[in-house]
Amino acid sequence: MTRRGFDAARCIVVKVGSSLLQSGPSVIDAIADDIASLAGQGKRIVLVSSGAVALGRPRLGLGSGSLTLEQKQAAAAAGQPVLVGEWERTFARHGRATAQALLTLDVTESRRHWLNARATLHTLLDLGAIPVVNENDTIATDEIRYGDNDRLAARVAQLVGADLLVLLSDIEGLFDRDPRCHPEARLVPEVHRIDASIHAMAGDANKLTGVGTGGMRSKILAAEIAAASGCATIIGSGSARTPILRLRQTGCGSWFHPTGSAVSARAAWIAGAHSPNGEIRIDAGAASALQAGKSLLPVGAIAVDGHFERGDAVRIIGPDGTAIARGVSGYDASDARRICGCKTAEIEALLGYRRASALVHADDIVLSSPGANGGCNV
Ligand SMILES: Nc1ncnc2c1ncn2[C@@H]1O[C@H](COP(=O)(O)OP(=O)(O)O)[C@@H](O)[C@H]1O
Ligand SMILES: N[C@@H](CCC(=O)OP(=O)(O)O)C(=O)O
Repeated sequence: MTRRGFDAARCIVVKVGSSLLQSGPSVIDAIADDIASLAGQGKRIVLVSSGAVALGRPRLGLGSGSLTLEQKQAAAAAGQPVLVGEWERTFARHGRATAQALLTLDVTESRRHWLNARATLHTLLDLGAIPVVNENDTIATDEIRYGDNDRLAARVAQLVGADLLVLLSDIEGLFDRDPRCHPEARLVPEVHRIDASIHAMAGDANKLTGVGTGGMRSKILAAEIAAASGCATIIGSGSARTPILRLRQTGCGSWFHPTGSAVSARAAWIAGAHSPNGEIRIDAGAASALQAGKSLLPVGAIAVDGHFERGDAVRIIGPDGTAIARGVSGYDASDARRICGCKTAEIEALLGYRRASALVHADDIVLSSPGANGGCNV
């Protein structure tokens, strides 16, 4: 039997752990073959690849013992070009360009960084490239580190609005107990809700090899983040034949069903923004476009009040003076004022650049009354 959620997924984030990156070219080639095949079917694929520290260690003569944070950062800096080179090499066989994106925790904290990262990744996907994401280990510190790339991958899934997160590891999925200590452990094929009993099954990384960092524990946390955003997660073995495509079959890997919806997670995020610093007043045509789930174009804006940066939350005021929505502005207040009421084609001439046709993108709007995309208290 095949998993419908797999076939229906339009945007997939694939995360590859350090242990796989070290397994040699045939494993990497097999993963790339599957990604190229899915991309060829029109699916949008973002790759989150670990392995910079593991690949950088031997280059700097760092042995297999434990490393200080600074040594890990140095190893990551030395290993990252090798890692990207490996992906570039293997995707070149399919005529696909790769593109490196190094992200940090604040990409999910700062709305401006969030918008920029999302726009870059979507543009790369529109252009047919495979984005290869890793944490920017040089500027990550103990306090702000993700700790592992499983959660980074879940954040990236939220960022790009993925509907499936594939975590490829050195193990076939979640077992009902740590298989290193319990040889009788059984694979858990499906998880509908991640509760305490699921967390209790998961142990740490494989301390024997010392390569992975998060273990099953961080994969469950990642699946939890993804599930709340309406994204399913599958954990499977990256060293199997056709490692990703085989996960369509119900007998393979562990499948975690989504619990929330992408819309409700996004709505909660926008609605939870600090008090909006500004307001955009719009005309009746724009108000009905918003009610229909469309973006706010500059042509429908009548006035812009207050001081806000690109990425800040703004109140959207309808023609009768009441707040009808909250949104994340795609432009700062002064630029928004300059393009207010103008046509999309005029933006570049007015500002000297054109970022997006929308003043506030539909994905970043939450209506005050439940409608096309959920509701919030504006
Ligand atoms: N309940 C469990 N089911 C499966 N694997 C588990 C479990 N508990 C702990 N593990 C360990 O988690 C490891 C995978 O995590 P990790 O080493 O961080 O991999 P990666 O480098 O792929 O992120 C497995 O090799 C296994 O040793
Ligand atoms: N940024 C680090 C990520 C380390 C990490 O999370 O590793 P893993 O547990 O194998 O996914 C690296 O590339 O080495």
